[in-house]
Amino acid sequence: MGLLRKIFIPFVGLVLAFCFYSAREDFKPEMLKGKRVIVTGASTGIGEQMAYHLARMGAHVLITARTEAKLQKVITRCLELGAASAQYVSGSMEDEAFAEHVVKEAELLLGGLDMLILNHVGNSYFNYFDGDVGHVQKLLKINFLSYVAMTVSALPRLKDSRGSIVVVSSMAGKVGFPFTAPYSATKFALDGFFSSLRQELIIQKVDVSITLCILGFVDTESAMKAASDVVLVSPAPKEECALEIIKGGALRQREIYYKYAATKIPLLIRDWAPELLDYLIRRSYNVENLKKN
Ligand SMILES: NC(=O)C1=CN([C@@H]2O[C@H](COP(=O)(O)OP(=O)(O)OC[C@H]3O[C@@H](n4cnc5c(N)ncnc54)[C@H](OP(=O)(O)O)[C@@H]3O)[C@@H](O)[C@H]2O)C=CC1
Ligand SMILES: CC(C)CCC[C@@H](C)[C@H]1CC[C@H]2[C@@H]3C(=O)C=C4C[C@@H](O)CC[C@]4(C)[C@H]3CC[C@]12C
Repeated sequence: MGLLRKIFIPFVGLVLAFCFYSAREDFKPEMLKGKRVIVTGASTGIGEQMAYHLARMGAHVLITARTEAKLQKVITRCLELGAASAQYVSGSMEDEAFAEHVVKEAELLLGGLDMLILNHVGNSYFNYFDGDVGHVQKLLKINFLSYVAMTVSALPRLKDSRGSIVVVSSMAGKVGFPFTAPYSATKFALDGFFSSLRQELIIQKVDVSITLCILGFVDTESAMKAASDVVLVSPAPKEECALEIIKGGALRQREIYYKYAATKIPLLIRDWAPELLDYLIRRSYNVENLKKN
């Protein structure tokens, strides 16, 4: 027992720490300088913050969402912050043709593409599943199928540039949380599709990275409005979250977890004691405060 505690456990710790850190290249903001990046859902929230970070790093940013007036404001700010160029395309991702159109615009306006950041999500409700199958279908179109359509259109250009695809997902795409059934379905779908595609790209020796981002609760306006009264977990800052996503993409990481411990530890529990995690999650909700319809 003494030997185990004194030698074996520290040894395993050291080996794990070495494996974890040795493979890591350091992030430098210059990595994004002059890179051509699409950010979807960038009129507000985490997407907006990603556009600002990319602008400060000197990237060419092409942003998209539905609300033109908000996109215009974000573009103005990006140019002030030092973007190499900043442009937008407005439209709804419910329409598959629009998803393809955005990629074509990137080719026309930027002459190619280095990074595709898929971040937008359609509006949903944070409450008991109401049985509306049409809503699930609509959300799958916006949150999942448009991600696939954009990837299909962008892959040839990303192969040219040995570029990256960044898929913004959620803890709700790895674990079942209450009150997010339609949303959660779309995020689980992303994991299945993009994890499978990543394997195929590796087999085919295609040098395009796929980074899946597993986010916990983040303090964007929409998330706070929907869930802050019910979820007894403090939200993380959207600015820092946006930077971690960009770092993960630039370093071509397989997955990123934000915030690290708050997402990684529950996921470790998930595989060994799923009922315990389900219970802990229910305990972190104040159901009394759920909006009554
Ligand atoms: N905030 C959080 O707590 C968490 C967020 N995430 C993930 O992070 C990402 C960003 O979230 P967050 O910043 O909070 O989201 P926001 O609600 O702040 O932003 C969503 C963006 O998507 C756009 N959008 C909405 N509907 C459509 C549509 N039909 N077509 C095209 N664009 C649309 C919105 O603009 P417009 O309305 O103008 O179209 C907006 O720019 C999402 O993928 C989300 O799932 C993951 C875990 C937690
Ligand atoms: C208990 C711990 C294991 C971790 C808790 C983290 C929980 C509370 C986090 C993880 C993922 C988060 C949801 C999310 O991904 C996105 C949205 C969309 C937004 O419009 C409304 C809020 C909502 C539903 C978030 C609500 C809070 C969730 C469930």
